[in-house]
Amino acid sequence: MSLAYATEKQVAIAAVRRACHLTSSVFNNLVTNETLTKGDKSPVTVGDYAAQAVISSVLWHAFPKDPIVGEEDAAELREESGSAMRDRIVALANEALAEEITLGDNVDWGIGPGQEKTTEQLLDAIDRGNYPGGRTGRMWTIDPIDGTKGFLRGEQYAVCLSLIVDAQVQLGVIGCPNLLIDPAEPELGRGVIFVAVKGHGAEQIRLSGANPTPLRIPDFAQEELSFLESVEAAHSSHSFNDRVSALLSIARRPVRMDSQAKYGCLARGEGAAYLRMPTGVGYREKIWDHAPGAVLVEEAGGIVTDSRGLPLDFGLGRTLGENFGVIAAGLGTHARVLQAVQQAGNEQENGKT
Ligand SMILES: Nc1ncnc2c1ncn2[C@@H]1O[C@H](COP(=O)(O)O)[C@@H](O)[C@H]1OP(=O)(O)O
Ligand SMILES: [Mg+2]
Ligand SMILES: [Mg+2]
Ligand SMILES: [Mg+2]
Repeated sequence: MSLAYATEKQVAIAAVRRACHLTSSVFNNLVTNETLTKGDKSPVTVGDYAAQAVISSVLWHAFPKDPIVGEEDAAELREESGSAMRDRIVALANEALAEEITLGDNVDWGIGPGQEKTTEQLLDAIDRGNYPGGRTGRMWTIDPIDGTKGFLRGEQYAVCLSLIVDAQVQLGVIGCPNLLIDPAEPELGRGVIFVAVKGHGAEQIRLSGANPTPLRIPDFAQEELSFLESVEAAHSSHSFNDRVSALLSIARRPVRMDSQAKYGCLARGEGAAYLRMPTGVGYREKIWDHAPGAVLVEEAGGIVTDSRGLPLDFGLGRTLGENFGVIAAGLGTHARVLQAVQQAGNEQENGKT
């Protein structure tokens, strides 16, 4: 049986796996001058840049015409002051690109021994992520390290890649190097990749590529309900979630976790809903922060909407537009959570909270 987007899936997994090895090795060797603070005050490390360079290079070899919406750009690295970081990024990216070929890899994707690139080629690869997005055509999204703050704390982060065609997410790949393979069997260790192809289901594989396991969101009894939410209070409103939780008489404490690992955990049943409501500072959510997670949850049998109950619109450009928050949950939970979110929203507007 021929699977839709079979080559894209293999390419995406190969690129994300190499980027995950890279980011793990960066964490193990992180030194303090390897992090910059961007204009929006968020951190960016050599790992973010090098991982975007690797994924973008692989995509360019496999699908040279496809545009990319990537989080990072190389402007600061091209300046003289960026040279030490630049050298380290080039070394890291080349190490990842030149790793041995493993199952599912193909040398035509610019990977394997001897496939190193020049500094200029790698900076250009990072900058190929500058596509503005839009309603029509094929485009990839890259978030090379999603949850950089979690990455710096040694907690959860994710390497995220998606393929969007005519504003519909067709493929999502989320690599989570620090996530337990199976929370019920911690001795199996950490490192998973979540993969979903629209219309063809969601699965988890190990970072090694082994043990594909289909994912299906379970039904939750009332007493089992819990929310997944950000660690960082600045990224989504904890207090709003507390109110929604109270309205639903949820007894369990929320599970706090950085990055799109939350979508992965929702897809495998570790939490009944992922709630990300705006903090009111006018932040616009980026398409690379939700496209892979949205297709993953939908293919695991769930629903992803904003607080109006509308699907996320990936055709508006690099962002999701005005921020109405995100509610992701299984089929049996979503409507209840949406209703409680709307009630909490009304209370807030009427000044009752
Ligand atoms: N002010 C903000 N509000 C919401 N999200 C933010 C904000 N600043 C950065 N982010 C992004 O939120 C996502 C992580 O949020 P969380 O881990 O809380 O779910 C990341 O994509 C992070 O970017 P980045 O990819 O640079 O880490
Ligand atoms: Mg960032
Ligand atoms: Mg992100
Ligand atoms: Mg990021």
